[in-house]
Amino acid sequence: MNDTVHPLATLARLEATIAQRAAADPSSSYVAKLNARGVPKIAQKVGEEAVEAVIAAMADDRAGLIGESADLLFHLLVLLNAKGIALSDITDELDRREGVSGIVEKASRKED
Ligand SMILES: N=c1c2ncn([C@@H]3O[C@H](COP(=O)(O)OP(=O)(O)OP(=O)(O)O)[C@@H](O)[C@H]3O)c2ncn1[C@@H]1O[C@H](COP(=O)(O)O)[C@@H](O)[C@H]1O
Repeated sequence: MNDTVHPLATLARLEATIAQRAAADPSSSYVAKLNARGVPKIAQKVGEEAVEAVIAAMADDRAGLIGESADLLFHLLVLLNAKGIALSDITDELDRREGVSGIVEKASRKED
């Protein structure tokens, strides 16, 4: 790992690049090409990359899992941008959940 760069800083930089490229020329920008094809296509790519990450994990393919996870996070950021959702909206939600055990949270839902 590159110790000088926080992983979230990389994602924040990528988020800004994606926002900037969204309206670029689709012939020279993959982000613009995806946006031109619309949310259903972007969402489909997120699903495909998620499945590919799962397959790599099941095959014990470490390098594959890292690569597919990068594809997944990239396409998820493109999808979030297309839907007007910021990375900070996701981290806010994770902050809200912090310290609440998933077991406890699930049990509280069953009481509803
Ligand atoms: N991080 C990425 C990134 N990760 C993956 N990809 C692209 O995602 C695509 C996924 O490949 P696939 O084979 O699954 O998809 P495909 O066959 O091209 O598409 P389909 O026909 O399946 O729809 C490839 O073209 C990859 O190059 C990315 N493309 C761009 N970025 C970042 O986005 C920035 C802006 O990119 P442009 O918009 O292209 O300038 C770049 O500078 C990078 O920082």
